[in-house]
Amino acid sequence: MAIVRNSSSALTFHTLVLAKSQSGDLNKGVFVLPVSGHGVSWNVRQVKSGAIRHGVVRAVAEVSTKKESKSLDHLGLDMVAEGELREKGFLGMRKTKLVCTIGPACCSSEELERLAMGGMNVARLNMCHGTREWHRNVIRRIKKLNEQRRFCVSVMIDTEGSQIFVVDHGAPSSLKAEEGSIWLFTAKKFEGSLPFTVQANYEGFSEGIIVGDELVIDGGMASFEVIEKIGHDLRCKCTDPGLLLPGAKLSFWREGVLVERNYGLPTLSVKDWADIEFGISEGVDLIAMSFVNDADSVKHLKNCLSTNSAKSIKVLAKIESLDSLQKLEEIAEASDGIMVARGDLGVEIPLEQIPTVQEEITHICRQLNKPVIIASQLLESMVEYPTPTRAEVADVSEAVRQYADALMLSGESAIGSYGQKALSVLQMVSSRMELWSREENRQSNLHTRQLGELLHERIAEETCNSAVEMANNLGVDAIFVYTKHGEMASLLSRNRPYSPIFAFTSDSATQMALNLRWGVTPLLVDLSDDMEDNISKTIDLMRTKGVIKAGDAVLVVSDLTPARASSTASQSIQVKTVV
Ligand SMILES: Nc1ncnc2c1ncn2[C@@H]1O[C@H](COP(=O)(O)OP(=O)(O)OP(=O)(O)O)[C@@H](O)[C@H]1O
Ligand SMILES: CC(=O)C(=O)O
Ligand SMILES: [K+]
Ligand SMILES: [Mg+2]
Repeated sequence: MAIVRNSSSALTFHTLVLAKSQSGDLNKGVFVLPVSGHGVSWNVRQVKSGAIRHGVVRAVAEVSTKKESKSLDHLGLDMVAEGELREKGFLGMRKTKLVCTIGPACCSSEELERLAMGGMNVARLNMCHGTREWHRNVIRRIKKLNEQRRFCVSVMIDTEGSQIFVVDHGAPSSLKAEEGSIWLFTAKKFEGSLPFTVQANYEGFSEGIIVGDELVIDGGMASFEVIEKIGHDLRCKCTDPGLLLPGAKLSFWREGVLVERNYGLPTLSVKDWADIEFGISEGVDLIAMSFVNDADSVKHLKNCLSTNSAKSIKVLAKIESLDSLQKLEEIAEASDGIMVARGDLGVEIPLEQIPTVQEEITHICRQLNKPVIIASQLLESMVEYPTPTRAEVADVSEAVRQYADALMLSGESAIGSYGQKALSVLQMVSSRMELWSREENRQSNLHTRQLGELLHERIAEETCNSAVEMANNLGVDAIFVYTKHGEMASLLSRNRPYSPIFAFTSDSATQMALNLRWGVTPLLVDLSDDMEDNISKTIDLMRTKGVIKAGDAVLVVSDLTPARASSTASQSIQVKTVV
């Protein structure tokens, strides 16, 4: 019985897989089958029906349901990954993904192309700014570049959300508040600008606030003491001088603790829903949800997306409030990924807590197998200057050392004069830290939490954990995975292997979502039902195109979902050496 069908002429099956530790009750539905081909391969087979006695290996007869595979002549590898691979080799491929916020400084086709060439994996559009027309043009430009220039840049919209900020502070740009100066904070609309008067965007902004509370601007830019409450208005004295910027965020503190208030504002406003509808119609890949406070709002959006046939759009929850921190796990579980939105988070928690909170969120996301983006002020000084500060480089390195999936540029790319340079700094710093982590053997084996509940989920998880351990021990050049929804690819990525992961999928939404996953290069290919055929054809194609060459060792993980209910599900690990 040949479970592993004949190898491609270009390949020999080379090494064996130690089908590891399927211990305890897992054995009940699984057995490990050594199969000889041109070498040895092991298949982990789960038998869906029929009792298998513990420890008894029984052959599974494979009824040939082989369909003619579609032509697999298109490699589906984006030109940036291909260029990087040719230039730097497998181990030189960057693992940490890069997100750029698109704004007026980088929105032309030429500028977007330069960012794509510079390694942008995801373009973020902040719906707080710009018109819908402007966003539409940017999205279409990116999609056109993807199509015509063989880029693979995913599009993410970021909702405005409900937050309290300054609409008018009496100056077109920044304004200094001097110590001891007296200001009126009001929600009343007024024409023009009044001296020492700050207009907030929401009339309930002063609810629950009492005389003596501290009003903090933008997480510490300037501070005031509330000295009088007149109706809904607040008269405040500046206690810590500093700058008031347009759109500055307001927070209130009492005896060093944030005054938490429930304004009753929905996580998604009417405008946000309209923006989401716009995003669906423009075919965006990801939605980042601002000011998420609980898991229910994430579930609600995901439900709405599936009833609007937009199920493939992934929802990322932004952690930028105290509430969201307190409910981190349930929010992460409900969402398809997390953004550590350090800008607004720093308004709600003391700044010195940001580093530990970031590490904690990153750790939890990896435990739960959700991608995590570290955002805001990574290279803030580069909005104005062509070199980063040493402290910024250290901050970026730390996020990479923590194995965050992605790093994000905000103003640096959106409005800065050195956006491309900032992107290249992220690129260089992450490559350097990844190399160091590898050399120092820091690819720490995460003490992984078992996620799957159903047997087939646990098998997938164990297979991926073992596959990465094996890939690292063998020092293979690359890991190939064949995946429909990206689950196997993400489980491999979660283990942060030394070698890059090439994820072959026939689902373009899966490809665009995998763009955010650490170390994964997603490839869009036509896959047939015959997994062995897919494997040999893709490897053959990669070899023909010169992407892999004789002597390269590839660890192949596949997840063969049965076409028929009576068939068997099977995950396999094989190591192939290109000849
Ligand atoms: N589409 C745009 N048009 C004009 N300016 C933009 C645009 N996108 C971003 N900017 C500018 O870049 C700066 C940083 O961008 P970003 O969107 O990251 O802001 P942010 O305040 O960190 O995000 P958020 O509002 O989600 O908290 C903004 O303050 C804004 O001035
Ligand atoms: C990115 C974002 O929303 C923030 O840092 O607040
Ligand atoms: K936003
Ligand atoms: Mg924010």
